[in-house]
Amino acid sequence: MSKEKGTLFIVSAPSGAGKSSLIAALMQRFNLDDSLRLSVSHTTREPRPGETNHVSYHFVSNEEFEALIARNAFYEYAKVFDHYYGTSKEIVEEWINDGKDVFLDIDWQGARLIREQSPYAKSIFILPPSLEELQNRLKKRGQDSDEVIKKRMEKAKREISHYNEYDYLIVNDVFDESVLALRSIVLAHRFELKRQSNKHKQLLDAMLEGYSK
Ligand SMILES: Nc1nc2c(ncn2[C@@H]2O[C@H](COP(=O)(O)OP(=O)(O)O)[C@@H](O)[C@H]2O)c(=O)[nH]1
Ligand SMILES: Nc1ncnc2c1ncn2[C@@H]1O[C@H](COP(=O)(O)OP(=O)(O)O)[C@@H](O)[C@H]1O
Repeated sequence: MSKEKGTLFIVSAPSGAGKSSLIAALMQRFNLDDSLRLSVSHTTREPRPGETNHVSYHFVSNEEFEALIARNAFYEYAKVFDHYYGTSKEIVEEWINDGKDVFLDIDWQGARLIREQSPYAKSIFILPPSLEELQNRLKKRGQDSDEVIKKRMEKAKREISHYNEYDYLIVNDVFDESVLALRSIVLAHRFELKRQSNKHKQLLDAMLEGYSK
């Protein structure tokens, strides 16, 4: 029997809403069975203090990124904040075929492209409780200059305007509650897949037959 494929979970949010922290917490707290993976994107933006190459992102030059585009290496790519960002095709496909659930931390443009190519992907939008709180979080993160924060706040409204293209919405107010909400979405989707699978159906049919006797 062929292995059941994993699911692609797209997570988008305005910068600073908390998507990286939420996905990281999900991985730390709920990946005991090694069933979750986070795709590491390529980007042409500069690393922030504390970011490690090949862990946070694969940091590459414009020329390298364009060579990867030419080689058709990306599942999707987009320009965000004047830099290229892209999802590597090979590794994501390998994980999905291996039955892993794969998280993509990508913007609304990438989400649209993935939905077109993978109709079974599930998409989740993370909202901050308010724009004021979003700005506070960007400031508290302490990794961007005032000018960059201003730019990110301007872009936030545009990103938020796409929230209704997503399957699920999480307002990231209390952090631990949001991690559990993310976890519930993964579990609910796994259950749905199992329910649809033939093996599960046979089990349920057998049980119901027992009841009717
Ligand atoms: N389309 C696309 N967007 C990406 C990719 N990787 C990251 N992004 C998005 O690019 C935006 C900027 O990311 P980043 O510079 O890390 O800033 P942060 O969101 O403040 O952490 C975010 O909306 C990310 O979700 C990718 O591979 N493809
Ligand atoms: N629910 C929350 N309450 C308070 N601070 C949060 C919450 N979620 C995330 N943060 C903080 O907000 C900042 C931005 O989070 P981050 O995960 O980097 O956002 P994103 O990946 O969406 O840009 C970080 O300093 C993070 O610790």
